[in-house]
Amino acid sequence: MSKNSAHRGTIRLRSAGLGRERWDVRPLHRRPLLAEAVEQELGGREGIRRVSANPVTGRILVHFDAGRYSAGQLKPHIEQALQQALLNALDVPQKDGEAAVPEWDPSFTARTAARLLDKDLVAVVGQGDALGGKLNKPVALSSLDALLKILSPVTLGILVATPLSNGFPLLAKIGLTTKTSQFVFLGASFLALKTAESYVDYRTSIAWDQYSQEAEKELRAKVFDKIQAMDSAYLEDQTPQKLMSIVDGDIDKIKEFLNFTPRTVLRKWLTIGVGTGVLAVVSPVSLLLTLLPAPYLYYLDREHHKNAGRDFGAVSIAKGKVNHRLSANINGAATVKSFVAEHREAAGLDAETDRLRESQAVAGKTNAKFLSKHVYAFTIGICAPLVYASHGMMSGRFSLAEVMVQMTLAPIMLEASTGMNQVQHQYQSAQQAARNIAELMAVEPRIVSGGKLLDRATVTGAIRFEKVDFSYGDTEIFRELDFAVAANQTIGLVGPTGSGKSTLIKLLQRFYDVNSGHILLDGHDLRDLNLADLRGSVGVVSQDTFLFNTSIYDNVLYGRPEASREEVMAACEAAEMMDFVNEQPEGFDTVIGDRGQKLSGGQRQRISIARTVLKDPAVLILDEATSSVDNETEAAIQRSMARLAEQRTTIIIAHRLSSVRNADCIYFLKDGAFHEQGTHAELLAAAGAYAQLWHLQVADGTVAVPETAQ
Ligand SMILES: Nc1ncnc2c1ncn2[C@@H]1O[C@H](COP(=O)(O)OP(=O)(O)OP(=O)(O)O)[C@@H](O)[C@H]1O
Repeated sequence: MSKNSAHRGTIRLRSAGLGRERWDVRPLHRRPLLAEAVEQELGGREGIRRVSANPVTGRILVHFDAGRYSAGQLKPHIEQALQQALLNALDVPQKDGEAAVPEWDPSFTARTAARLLDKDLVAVVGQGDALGGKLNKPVALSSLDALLKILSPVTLGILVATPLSNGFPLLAKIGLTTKTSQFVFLGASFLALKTAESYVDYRTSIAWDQYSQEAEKELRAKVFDKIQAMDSAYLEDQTPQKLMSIVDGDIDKIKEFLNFTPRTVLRKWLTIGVGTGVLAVVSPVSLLLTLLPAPYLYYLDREHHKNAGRDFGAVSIAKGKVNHRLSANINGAATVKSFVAEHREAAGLDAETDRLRESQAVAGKTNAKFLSKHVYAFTIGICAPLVYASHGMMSGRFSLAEVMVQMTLAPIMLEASTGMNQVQHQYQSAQQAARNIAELMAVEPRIVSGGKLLDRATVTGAIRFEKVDFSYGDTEIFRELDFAVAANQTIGLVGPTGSGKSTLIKLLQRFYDVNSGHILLDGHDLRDLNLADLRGSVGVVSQDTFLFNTSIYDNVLYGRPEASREEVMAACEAAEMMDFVNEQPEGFDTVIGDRGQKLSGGQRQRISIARTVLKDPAVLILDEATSSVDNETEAAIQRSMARLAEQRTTIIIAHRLSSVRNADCIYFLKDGAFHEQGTHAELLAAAGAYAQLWHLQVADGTVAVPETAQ
C-alpha cells in the first residue's frame, strides 16, 4: 500500500457552494490549537476571505473569491497550511527563504500531529529534567508490582494443583523431591509473594502520589507566578473563572493523569506481556482464546464511553443549574426575602432538581446496561480458554498445574486488555488541560520591570505627563496629554464618568504603558524604573477596597508586612479606626469575612486608609475613596486622609466635589483632555463646567458646605 493511499481521506471535500467549501480535515479533530493555527495560515492566502476551523467536528469552512479558485482547488492550500502550522508549532527550523515542506506528506502530518499532542503535555509536565528523572522510582516500583500481581495467582494455581500432580521436575532439581516439600515451598513462596506484593503496592502508590503531587506543586507555582506577572490588559480580558479553572481544574486533571494513567498502562502492558509469554509456552491456543474477546470488550467499552459521556454530560449540566440556583439563592437571600419570592424560588429549584433526577436516572440506566453486558461478555469470554484447558486435561494434553495456570491467567489478562478507553479518555483530558496551561504560559507579559532602582525613602513624588497618547485597543483615551504635579502638592481630578480619570491612575502605576509620550516620576520615565520600586512609591485608596478574609490586624499589616505592632497601631489611629475596632468582639483579631463583608463600607475604607498609611507612599491616590459613605463618615475619613496627604503628593479623584475643594489645583477632565484647571475659587469664578457641577451638587445636597464656601 502506498503512503498516500494509507492516508486517503485525511483531507476530503465535504460540500461546496459558490465561493465556499467545507472540508473534512482529520488532523484538526480535537486539536483546537492546530485548528486556530491552520485558520491563520490559510486565512493569509490570496483569494481566501474567511476560514473557520472546527476542532470538534474536524472540519474547515473556507470562504474565497469564486473567480480565484474553482471547485476542489483548495486542497493543496489546506495541505500546505496544515503542514506549515505543524512545523511552526514544533519549531522546526526552516531553510533560508525555502518553504519548510514543499510537498504534502500525509504520514508526516500524522506523525507530527502525534508529536504535537505530546509536546504540550511534555512541555507542561516535563518542566525540564527534574520531574522526568523522578519518574524512575515509580516506574520501577510499578513494574515490580505488576510482576508480583501476576506471579502470585499463578503460584497459587500451581500450589492448588500440587496434591493431584506427579510433582514438579523443576522443583525436584532444587532438592524438593517430595510432594509435601514442594507444597510447603509453593505455599511459602505464595505467602512471600503476597507479602511483597502488598508492600510494593503500598510503596508504588506512595511513589506515584509523590511524583504527581510534586508535579502539581511545581506546576501550580509556575502558573501562579505567570498570572502574577501578567499585565492588567491581559487579566482584564480574562474572567476570574477561566483563570481559576486553569489554576485549579486543569492542574488537578494533570495531577490525576500523572498519578493513575502511567501506572495503569504499565500494569496492563506488563500483565499482557508476561501473561502472553507464559501462556505462549503452556498453550498458544489458550492464549488466542484468552485474547479473543478483547476486541469485543474494547468495542463495548468505547460505546459505553460515548453514551456515558453524553448522559453524564447532561447530569453535569443539570447539576450545574441546580447549584447555580442554590448559590444565587444563598447569595441573594436578602433580595429573595424582600420580594417575598421564597415560594417562586422553591418551585424553580424543584423543577431543576426534577430534571437532575431524570438525567441521573438515564445515566444510571446506561451504566447498569453496560455493566451487565460487560460482565456477561467477560464471563463468556473466559469460559472458552477454561473449557479448552479442562478438555485438554481430560484428553491428557495438560497437567492440572497447566490447567491452573491457564485458569488464573485468563481472567487477569482479559481484565488487563480492557479499560483502555478510560486511559485514552484520561490522556485526552490531560492533554486539553496541558494545552490550556501551555497557552497561558506562552503569553508574554507586556509590562516588564525597568532596571533603575528608586530609593523609596527619598522619592519626592513629582509627577509629569508629557504628550501622553493612550488607547485601549482602538478606543483612544488620551491624546498628547500634558500635566504636572509638584512634589507634595494635592490635586483634584474631576469630570464626567468615562472621562479617563481612573485610566490616568492606572498609567501612573504602570498597569498599562502609554502608546507614546512619557510619564515621569521624580524625573525618571516609569518604563525605566524597577516596577516594585515604582508601585511601592504609589499608594491607592479606592472605592473598591479589596480586603482579605483574615483579621483586621493582618489586613492593615498587608501595607508593610515588616512593620512593628506600634507602627500598625499608629496607622490605625491616623485612620481613626480605633473606636470601631474596640467595638468588635475580638478587637484587632476579628476576622472580617470574604472581602471584608462583615464590616460597613466606611469601616472597610478606614482599614484601607490605615493600610496605605502604613505603606507610607510618596504618591497617594484617593480614587472615589469616600463615595459610598454618608457625609458624616466622609468628614471623618477626610480628616484621616488629610493627615495622610501631608508631606506627600496626592491625587484625589471624586465625583463629590467637596472632596477636592481644598486641593492646590483641580483639573476638570472631559473626553480625555483637561477642559478647566485651577483652585476651587478660581474655577467657581470662571463659571464653567466645574462651577455648574458644584452649584448642582450644593442644590441637591450632595455636598454640604458653609455659605461662605460657595
Ligand atoms: N480595560 C479597559 N478596556 C477597554 N476600555 C476601557 C477599559 N477600562 C476603561 N475603559 C474605557 O475607557 C474610558 C475611560 O474609563 P475610566 O475608567 O478611566 O473613566 P473614569 O473617568 O474613571 O470613569 P468613572 O468616573 O465612571 O470611574 C471609558 O470609556 C471606559 O469604558
